[in-house]
Amino acid sequence: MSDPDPQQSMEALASPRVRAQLDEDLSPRRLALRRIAAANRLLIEDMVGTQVDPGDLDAVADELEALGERFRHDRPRSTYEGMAEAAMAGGAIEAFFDHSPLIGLANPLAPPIRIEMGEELVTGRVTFGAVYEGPPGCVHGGFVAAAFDEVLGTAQTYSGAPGMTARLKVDYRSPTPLHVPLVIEGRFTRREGRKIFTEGRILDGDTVTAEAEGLFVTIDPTKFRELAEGFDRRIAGDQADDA
Ligand SMILES: CCCCC/C=C\C/C=C\C/C=C\C/C=C\CCCC(=O)SCCNC(=O)CCNC(=O)[C@H](O)C(C)(C)COP(=O)(O)OP(=O)(O)OC[C@H]1O[C@@H](n2cnc3c(N)ncnc32)[C@H](O)[C@@H]1OP(=O)(O)O
Repeated sequence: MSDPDPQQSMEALASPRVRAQLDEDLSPRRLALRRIAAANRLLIEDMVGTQVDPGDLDAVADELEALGERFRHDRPRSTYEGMAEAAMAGGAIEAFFDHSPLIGLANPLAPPIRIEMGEELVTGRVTFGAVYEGPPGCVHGGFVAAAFDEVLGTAQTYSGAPGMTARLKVDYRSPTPLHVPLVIEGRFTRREGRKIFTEGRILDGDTVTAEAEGLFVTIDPTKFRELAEGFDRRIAGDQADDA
């Protein structure tokens, strides 16, 4: 199978249309992966601060270890694997978003943030649970920054030439609460050559809990492929070392 056009892959990643199709025509495999992730996410959330008797915890660990065996693979993997083939097979690149650590419905680590792309404004909606706790009852600052990276990363696609995060500045204005629906706004503000400027804020009702400015730098679409190839080489190297 021939390689996908990197430019096309990049455009698909930045496409509101692709985003809008995220939940349409889900294959049974994607549906099942989302379901597993949802169960897993709930398990992790419920496990934090559990009151289960210590004597029972070992039994739970046994069960989880046995279950884990079913998913074990022989080497580290990248969620981008298979994306090229999917793209060639007719635009199934949407599956890429399912694996995101911030928005991915098939990734139990994702809170997940739900993204809406408006005319000029990107809106992320999220409720962070106990697993994201930093200060008591509040979201860990690193996850606040990660949420901005995702939402501003989406807003930068309005530049028409998206790239990678070069700099992210976060002002933490007031503690960001757990267990509360939050709104994360992101805007593309201007472009200077390859530099793309964005800004955003997190709202708990009317309260701004954090503000951010993100600088993204347009990358040559082939860089995407180079990153994937670099990963493949590292893995191949590790396997040779293990042999
Ligand atoms: C999840 C997808 C990730 C891939 C994204 C790719 C495409 C996006 C497409 C669709 C996106 C859809 C959804 C996205 C959702 C989330 C996005 C998350 C994105 C990330 O989470 S991504 C991970 C963290 N990210 C990195 O891992 C980057 C590591 N880094 C590098 O790979 C290089 O550093 C790079 C490429 C950034 C630049 O390198 P380079 O060699 O191409 O360019 P160069 O250095 O010449 O800079 C050119 C001009 O930017 C100025 N400049 C550069 N850096 C600056 C800084 N820090 N502060 C102030 N100005 C800076 C220079 O001063 C110069 O300015 P001037 O032209 O005025 O002199």
